[in-house]
This record gives sequence, structure tokens and C-alpha cells, in this order.
Amino acid sequence: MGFSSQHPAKLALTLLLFVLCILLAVNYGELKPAAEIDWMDILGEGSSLAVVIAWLLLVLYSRPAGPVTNCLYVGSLLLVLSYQLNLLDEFFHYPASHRLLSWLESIPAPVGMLILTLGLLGWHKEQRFINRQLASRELHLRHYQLLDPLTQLYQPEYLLAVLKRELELQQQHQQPFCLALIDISQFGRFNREQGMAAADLLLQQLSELTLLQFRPGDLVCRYSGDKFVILMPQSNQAVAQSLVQNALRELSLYLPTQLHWTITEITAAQQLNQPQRLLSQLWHQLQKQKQQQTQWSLV
Ligand SMILES: Nc1nc2c(ncn2[C@@H]2O[C@H](COP(=O)(O)OP(=O)(O)OP(=O)(O)O)[C@@H](O)[C@H]2O)c(=O)[nH]1
Repeated sequence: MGFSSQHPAKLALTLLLFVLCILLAVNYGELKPAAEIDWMDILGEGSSLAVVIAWLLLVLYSRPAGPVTNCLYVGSLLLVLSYQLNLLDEFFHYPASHRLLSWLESIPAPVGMLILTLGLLGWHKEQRFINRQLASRELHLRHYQLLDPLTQLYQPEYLLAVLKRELELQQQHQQPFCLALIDISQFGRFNREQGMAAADLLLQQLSELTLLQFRPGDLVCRYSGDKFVILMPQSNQAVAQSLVQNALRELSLYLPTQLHWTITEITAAQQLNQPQRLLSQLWHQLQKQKQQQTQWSLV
């Protein structure tokens, strides 16, 4: 998809203004005699103009429509017009009564630079967001060998890697994320009474149903035998609590078991940078809750 189909109006406006500048110079200016023309200046200003035209075309060629593209386009268009008038200045004298052309030569350049810089900042932010998405997808693709063979959920090694990245991102963006730990109560007993095969099936069903209950960006992991960790990026405790409660309500309709669970909200202010410590904290929290039997969901 080229610029001609994506941004035809912007391209047409550029051509129109380009022609208008030439007409203004021809109409109000007086052609300089050949002896007055400085070819070195023309070479320098001509190359600058060629470069900013290339910027503008690259923006129109490679960028989708949107506010960042508009900033980049307007910024480079102002630069093109300013450099074009500078170049025309090498060929034409303007009468003192026509100050407009000299203003048009000098004012758009700094304004264009400023708008272009704002556009580049927007592009930088956009790119960081895209990189984050790609990094997450790449991690998923590269680490398929870290899937647990029974449940096809990720193993703790993968969770640790994602958690490390999530903690780094969180320190930069100050957005909380949450971790939930879910544990099947009396799974040992279920194993003994129903047999290994039935217990394995329960683990598989729980995994599949849990995956369905969370959002595409959440990570569900088999942490150990009958314990599952869910990482919920960009979520505070209230959001995570409602996600987990909804999930457990759904799970309770299908599974013949009880679940213990706990949630921890991680904020940038906590200055946590060790995923392992975070998980053991979650683990101890769950053990404490199990002992107190204060928070658990009956299925
Ligand atoms: N069928 C099956 N059982 C497993 C697997 N991995 C671990 N287990 C069993 O899961 C049980 C985990 O025991 P605990 O962590 O004490 O959990 P629990 O029996 O649910 O005890 P509470 O959580 O305190 O209620 C043990 O009996 C393990 O043998 C597995 O892959 N398949």
C-alpha cells in the first residue's frame, strides 16, 4: 500500500503548495542575472530541499493515517516550503514591498521543526508500545518448549521471565499489575480417592477453563502440581479481584473441587525487582490464608 492510495489528499496538498510557491516567486520576484547566481548555494539549498522532500514522502509512504502521521507530515511540509522558498530566492529578487515571501522563507522552518519533533516523540512512544507487543509475542514463540506437557500451560521458568520484563516495564510506566495464585484444595486426597488419571484430567480441565476465563494479555501458568499463577498486566487489585472471582464462579459450575486463591497487587512504589521473591511472597500469603481459612471459594 503506497502513499498514493493511503494519503492522496496530503500528496495533492503538497503538490499544490509546491506549485503555489513557484507561482508566487515568479509573479512577485524578478529573475536574477546569471552572473548573480551562486551555484554553490543552490547546491546546498537544493540538497536540503531534496532531503526534506524525501522525509515527507517516506512519512506518507510508510505511515498509517493518524495524529502522529499528521504531525510528521505538517512538520516536514513546512520544512519543504521553507527550503523551497530559500532555493527560489537564489533565482529571484523580491521587491522590498513584498515582505511576505521573506517571512514565508524564515517562519515555517522553526515551526516545522517543532511540529516534526512532536511527531517524532509520538512515533517513539508508538514504537515502544509495538516493541512491547512484539517482545511478548516473540517470547511466546521462542518458549514453546517451556509448556507444561500435561496442561499445555506455561511452566514457572517462563513465568519468571515474563515477570522480570513486567517488573521492568512497570517501573517505567507506573502501572500496577496483579498476580493471583490458585490452588486446588485437598488435591492429594482427590488423587488417592479418584486415581491419578482422574486427577490429571481435573488438572487439564481446570487449565483449559482458566485460560478461557482470562483476557488475551493475561498469562496463566502452572506453578506447581496443583497450583496456578495468573499474571494480569495493567490491572489493579479491584480489576484482578473481579476477574478471578468471575473465573472461579465459572469454574465452580464445571469442576468437582474446592479452590483456594490469593491476589497480590504489584505497584512501582514497592520497588520490587526479584520475580522469585514476589512468587514466594504470594505462596506464603496463600499458605497463611489456607491456615486461617478466611478466604476461599467453595466449588
Ligand atoms: N495427578 C497428578 N497429581 C499431581 C501432579 N503433580 C502433583 N500432584 C499431586 O498434587 C498433590 C499436591 O499436594 P499438596 O500441595 O499438599 O496439595 P493438597 O493435597 O491439595 O493440599 P491442600 O492444598 O493443603 O488442600 C500431591 O498429592 C501430588 O502428588 C500431576 O501432575 N498429576
